Amino acid sequence: MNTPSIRAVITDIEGTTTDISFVHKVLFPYAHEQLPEFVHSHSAQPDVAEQIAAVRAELKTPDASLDKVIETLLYWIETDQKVTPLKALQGMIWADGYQRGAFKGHLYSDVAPHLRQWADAGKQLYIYSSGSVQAQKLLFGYSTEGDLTPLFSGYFDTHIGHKREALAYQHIVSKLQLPADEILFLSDVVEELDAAKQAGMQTLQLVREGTQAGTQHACAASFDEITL
Ligand SMILES: CSCCC(=O)C(=O)COP(=O)(O)O
Ligand SMILES: [Mg+2]
Repeated sequence: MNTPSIRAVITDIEGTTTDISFVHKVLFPYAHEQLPEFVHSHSAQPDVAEQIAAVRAELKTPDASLDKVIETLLYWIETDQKVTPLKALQGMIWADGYQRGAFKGHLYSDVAPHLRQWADAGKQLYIYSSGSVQAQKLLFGYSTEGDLTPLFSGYFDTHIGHKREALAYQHIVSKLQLPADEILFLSDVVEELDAAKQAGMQTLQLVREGTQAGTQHACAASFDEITL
């Protein structure tokens, strides 16, 4: 594929830079196991208390017990719901796992060389994931390819909006202060690519093993096939 005048690349994580099974078989189970004790023992910490309040707000039950909050969070993990307070708490819990070497952030072997090459060529690199900004920095900071965070110009999570909604990509375009068609969004999920395209971005679907190719988006089996 040849995509002229791309000045910024925004990449999704799960299914694009990173094996889905790392997220679903390593990260989510770790968070599920650690969450009850983490929430109980840190409930007075301001950033955790803020997330607990946000769960109660989602439940529309301001006096929901801590056990009900935890039960809700575990259910959201089991059903892979991209709810902002869950994502914030997961990031806090994963920090400990990365820091004590329980796991490293998985990256496909084609990803780091191309991110380095694009950054060297002056392209701005961003991540947009449902995982919190903290979780994104951890995955790329403690990755199988070393610390790649110096390559990135910024990070976006659900605070900017949901990944299947065009408005989120419009907000990102405003933040980047670039013409939308000079921004390339990479993802495995067609609905996310559709939303980015609606906002005027160029799009490319990563069709990793097990991903169904969409129709109207350019596609590549790996970053090796992407030419900027
Ligand atoms: C940032 S690593 C954890 C990824 C995560 O929590 C998730 O829900 C995956 O979201 P994505 O938008 O990268 O598909
Ligand atoms: Mg994805």
